Parts: sequence; structure tokens; C-alpha cells
Amino acid sequence: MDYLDTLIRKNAPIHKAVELIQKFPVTHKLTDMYNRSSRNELWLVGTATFVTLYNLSAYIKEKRQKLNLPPAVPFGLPLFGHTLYLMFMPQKFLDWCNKNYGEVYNLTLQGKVVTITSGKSAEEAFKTKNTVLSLDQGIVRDVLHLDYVFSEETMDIGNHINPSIAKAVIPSTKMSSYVPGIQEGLNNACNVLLGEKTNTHQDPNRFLQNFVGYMSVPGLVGHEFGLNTEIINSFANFTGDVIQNVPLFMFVPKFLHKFVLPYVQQVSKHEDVMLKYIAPFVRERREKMKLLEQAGEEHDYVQNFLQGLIEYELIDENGVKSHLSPEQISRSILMVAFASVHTTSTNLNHGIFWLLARPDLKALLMEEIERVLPNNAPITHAALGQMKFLNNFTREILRQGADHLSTGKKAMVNFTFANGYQVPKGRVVGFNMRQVNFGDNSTRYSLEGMDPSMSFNKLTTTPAKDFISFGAGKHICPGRFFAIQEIQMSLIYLFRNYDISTATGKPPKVLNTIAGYMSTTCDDALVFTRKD
Ligand code: HEM
Repeated sequence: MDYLDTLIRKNAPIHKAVELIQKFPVTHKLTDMYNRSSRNELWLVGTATFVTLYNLSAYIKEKRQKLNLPPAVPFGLPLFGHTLYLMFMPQKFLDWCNKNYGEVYNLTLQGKVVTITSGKSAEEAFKTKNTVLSLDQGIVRDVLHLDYVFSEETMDIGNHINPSIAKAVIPSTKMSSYVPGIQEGLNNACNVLLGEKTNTHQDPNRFLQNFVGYMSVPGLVGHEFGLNTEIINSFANFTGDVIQNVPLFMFVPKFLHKFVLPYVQQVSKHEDVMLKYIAPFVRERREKMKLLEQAGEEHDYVQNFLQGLIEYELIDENGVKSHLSPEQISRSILMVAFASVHTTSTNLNHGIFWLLARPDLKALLMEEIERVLPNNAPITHAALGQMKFLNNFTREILRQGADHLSTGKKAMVNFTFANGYQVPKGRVVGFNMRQVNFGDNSTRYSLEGMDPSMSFNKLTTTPAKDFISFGAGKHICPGRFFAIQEIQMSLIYLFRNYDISTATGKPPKVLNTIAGYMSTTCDDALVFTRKD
């Protein structure tokens, strides 16, 4: 009954919350309001009550388990929890929390208690295997609701097979072989999207997602699809379409989601495109591979992501081998797009806007391009390795672009941190990413704060205590070598061949957030004027 004692004690958080609510003049008007309320008002009150009761029951359940819970940051506001502090003063608030509550503490965000980690504890949470702290059960399902789009089978392939294929087909050692494919994609992207002398893109995000789609498809899926506009569009826009539905799902209670699903942005059209083109291609490729095998010959097909999926062997508990079906492979390609396009285009957006906001950095980049790749020399993997400024700049793009808070992994079991704090099963564990990258949230959070020399020639693809943007440990992003190569080749190619500016001519604001804590891109329209 310890938990009940805690509930009744004067200094219990709930007691404080009740006292606070009682002091509000609004409390006295509640009865009045109920008598006069419209249906909408009652909905609002009902939702608030539901959230409060939900949190109360979760609180009682946790106390009953006698876990060594992290400290709960006080001053959570009724209904809003700590969301408003994050919206209006994210850096100050998070730095205050870190200073007063250490590396692990609880905040209430959007009606839910979330355990926030920083420093070594964030690293520890990132390194914990996903059967204990799961990204898939966290942000992927809880926020993005990818499970509304795909069957469990496809989700499973995305979570278990795609990471191992990525490790096999796009490791750092194979990056030089991807240069021609990326270059081919870059040429296609520029011909299609930047084909005029002057090209204005009002929505830089959609433009860059398409750009990354063109750039990635030849290398990851195959040259055969490099100019297939349906495949490129689906590859590029799938994640954006999934994300568009997120605000709706955030505000509609979960038990009502199935009723709104038929009315939301339809993402199944992308699945249809993949089934239309990829599935027949897989059948044909397997036929050819079979014939070659019968003739005792080895095939020489490029080992890209698609080929990796085609050849992947499933072995059941009796040792019987099988392969993924053409339909399973088609859907898995969308899972690759999901992991790769949005992340890459977001960081490319940051890179372009940093260079527009900081002409001094652009001058340093142009000088390095001219020195390492004089007279428009073709980009090579070796040349990229020599470009120290570009490496440092790219690393800083990723450090600066990290969320203040990324809500992320869900505890699949009760989890104990090395410092003894415990989180109950079902709790979401978030990451104070900027704190890990910079020591706190305020450091270098300004235009002048972008300083590539602070990366000290450390490789952009290597995680470090001050660089967690690709995660860490067993589940560290296996696509990071490919993504970095794409971003670096794009920056060189675009700034070498185009004069780029904002449509307004004003310097852009590079660091932007949603709700104060999630990093987002700059939306200023971009103008690309071909130099030749
Ligand atoms: C700049 C671009 C990118 C960023 C910032 C990024 C970031 C991340 C992060 C933070 C994770 C989670 C790591 C963890 O759970 O510890 C992750 C996982 C993953 N990423 Fe990336 N990523 C990028 C590009 C890509 C690309 C291009 C691909 C594939 C072509 C890719 C494939 C994956 C996969 C398959 C996983 C799951 C790994 C696992 O569960 O073991 N990513 N990425």
C-alpha cells in the first residue's frame, strides 16, 4: 500500500496538482460551465478528464510495481503537462531539467509521461537492443502508425531483414562502387527537376524528397528504375504522405483511429506502384538467375538493395530454406524508402540552407571543391575522402539538425538504467539529442554557432560521445555511409552547377522546430539558376 501513502502525502505530485487546480478561479466555474456547455466543450472536458485519469491509473500502476522511477519534473500544467514549456522556451527548459534532475527524468508530453535521457544514459538507451527498448514499437507505430499501412509481415521484414541487407550491401567498404549510380541519379534529378535556366521550387521539402528519390533509386533499386517516374515518386513521397497523417492521429483518440483511417491521405497507392513494377521484375530476374545456375554460370547482377532482397535466404526452424516473395520484396522497397528519403532530404535541406545563410562557409566549400576537384573533375570516393572541410561541415549539419527531444523507443519490459533508475514496460524513452551532441541545448544554437572546425576531422559516419545523430550500438543506422555520400555529392554538384538563393533574397532561418522540440527544415522557396 506504499503507493497509496505516496498519493495521500502532502508533497505527492498529485496532491500538488490538485492544490494547484483548486486555486484556479476556473475550478469554481466548472459546474456552471457543465450546465451551459455545448457538445464540443463537453468533448474537450471529457478528453481532459480521460487524460488525467489515464495518467492517474498509470501512476498507481507504477507505484504498485515498486520501481525506482526517475524523478518527475514538477510544474506540469493541467492538460498540457510540460508541452508548453518546450514550445516556448525549449533550450532553457531542457537545460534547467538537466541541471536539476540529471540524466534521466520524466516529463508529461501530449498527455503521456515520457522518460527523457541525456548524456551517458541516452547512449545506453540507444545501445540497448530493440527487444528491450524498441524504436519500432515506439515512434514507428505509436506516432507514425506505419502499422496502419503495412501488415505485420512487412513490418517484420523492415525491422529484421532490411537492416541486415543494408549492412551487407551498403557498408563503407562498398561506397566507391555507389558513386556512379548516385551520379547517374543526380544527373537525372537535375535534368528533370532543374532543367530550366532558372528553376523556382516553392516547396523545398517536396523538391528535395524528389531529388533524393531520383538520386537513390538507381543505386539502391537499380538503373532499370532510374527514370521510372511512378517508382521515383512513390519512393520520394511515401514517407511524406505517412507523416502528413501524424497530426490527425495525435489528436484523435486511438480507439477512433479505425473510423478515420478510410478518410486520411491514402498511402496504399505507393504499394500498388511497387507491386506493379518491382514484383514482375523480381520474377523475371529469378528466372534468369535460375537459368544461369542450371548452366553452371554465376550471375553478375549488381549487389544493390533489391538484389539483396531477391537473394535473401529465410531458414525456418527445421532448416528449410526459402526466399521472400516478389510481393514481399515490393513492399520492403517502400520500407527502405521510409528509412532513407526523409532523413537524407532533411539533412540535405539543412546543408543547402546553412550555405545560403553563411556565405563564409560557402566560400570555404567552393575553395575546397576547386582545390580537390579542379576544372569540374568528376566526383570520386577518394576525392570525397580528401575533403576535410566538407566532412566537418556535414558532421556539423547532422549535429545541429538533431531534435532537442526525439521521442523514440518503447520499453518492452521493465528497464533498469546503469544508474539504477527504472522505467516500466510500455513507457516511451526519449532522447535529449542536442544535449548529447553539444553538452547542453543552448550551446551554439545560433547562426554563428555553425562551426565546422568543431568536428576536428572526426568522420561523419563514426558515432561519438558528441555525435548521436545516427544512433549508437547494434542498431546504429546502417545507411549512414550511403546517406552521407549522397548529401556530399549533392552539395558539390548543386553548388558547382547552380547559383542558389532563397526566392525572397533574404538569409534563411536554418534551425526550426515543431512544438519547440522536434527539429524541422526551412520552408523558404529556393531558386536554382544554371551557371552555364
Ligand atoms: C542522413 C540520413 C539518415 C539519418 C540521420 C538516419 C538516422 C537513423 C537513426 C537515428 C536510426 C536509429 C538508430 C537506433 O535505433 O539506434 C536509423 C536506423 C536505420 N536506418 Fe537510418 N538514417 C539515415 C539514412 C538512412 C539510409 C539512406 C538508409 C538506407 C538506405 C537507412 C536505413 C536505416 C535502417 C535499415 C535502420 C534500422 C537499423 C536497425 O534497426 O538495426 N538510413 N537511422
